[in-house]
Amino acid sequence: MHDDYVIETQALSKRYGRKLALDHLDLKIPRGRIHAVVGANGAGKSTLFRILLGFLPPTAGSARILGRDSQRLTPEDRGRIGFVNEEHTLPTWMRVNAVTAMHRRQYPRWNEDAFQQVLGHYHVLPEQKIAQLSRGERAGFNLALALAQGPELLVLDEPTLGLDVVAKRAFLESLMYSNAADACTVIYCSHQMEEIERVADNLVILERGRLMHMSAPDEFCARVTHWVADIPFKGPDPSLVPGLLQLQRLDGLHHYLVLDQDDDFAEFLRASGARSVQSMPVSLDRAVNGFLAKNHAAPTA
Ligand SMILES: Nc1ncnc2c1ncn2[C@@H]1O[C@H](COP(=O)(O)OP(=O)(O)OP(=O)(O)O)[C@@H](O)[C@H]1O
Repeated sequence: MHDDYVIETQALSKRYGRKLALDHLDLKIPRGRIHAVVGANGAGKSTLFRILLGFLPPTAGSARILGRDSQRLTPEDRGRIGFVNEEHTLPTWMRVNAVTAMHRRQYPRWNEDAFQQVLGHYHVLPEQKIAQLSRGERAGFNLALALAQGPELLVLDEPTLGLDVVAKRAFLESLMYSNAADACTVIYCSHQMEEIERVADNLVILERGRLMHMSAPDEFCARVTHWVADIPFKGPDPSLVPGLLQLQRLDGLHHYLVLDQDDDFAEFLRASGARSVQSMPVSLDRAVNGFLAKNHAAPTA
């Protein structure tokens, strides 16, 4: 049944002129929990969201959101989806209380408690104009509005961009509160791995418009290992190192960040002349960034 997935794309492609932003993307995101979508700049994350929310048509393939064709969403369907993006687009000339009243009228499932709970993290006064709010306050107000709408699905595109540490923490706490309290699925796009580590149950990695990985963040971390080897001289030719993501030489030691290698990798290093070999786990930040950096565009020499 389509409804088991809040998002389901099939061979979804989006082309902008010569650029293929989404490339036959097959993505299925199950209902419930917090899902983080990560990818390098230009991986196609915002394009995916724009298509899913019906702001942009696909070039080919299909995209369903809450079981509906994303290109045929009714106002009622839209009421089931909350969206917060980095720009926190709200009518800047209006006052906080007027915007709130508008949303209260617009959404039949309006939840005043959720609204007050989230807004309570920020020092926002009802008489303030949106234009007068700080970036963090605008983000918090936007999230409070989106959550109070009682959405089944909340889509957040870089919602904490430019926020300070305290505002970020308040934002994430509100997010976790919403997720724990209701049956609200959260899809969250961010470059901030420490945030993802804290809140995400599922990690989706996109690269050049394609799905590269999807699992719990811990499972992805377990795919990446950091090996330190004491190898006299140059060490093996990097092109021969299995699963190599990154190589660094620090204090005479070789540091290898590798993907999908088990203890056989230690054997490989020893056979390459290593006198000692040690493996260590890596943080999510290191794992994801090493993975993305491998295929990141680089200037041609
Ligand atoms: N309106 C457009 N016209 C032409 N190319 C576009 C347009 N919008 C996006 N692109 C291109 O499509 C690709 C995907 O862009 P998108 O904004 O979806 O990436 P992203 O993963 O959200 O990136 P970022 O992390 O930098 O926000 C990029 O290479 C971008 O240059």
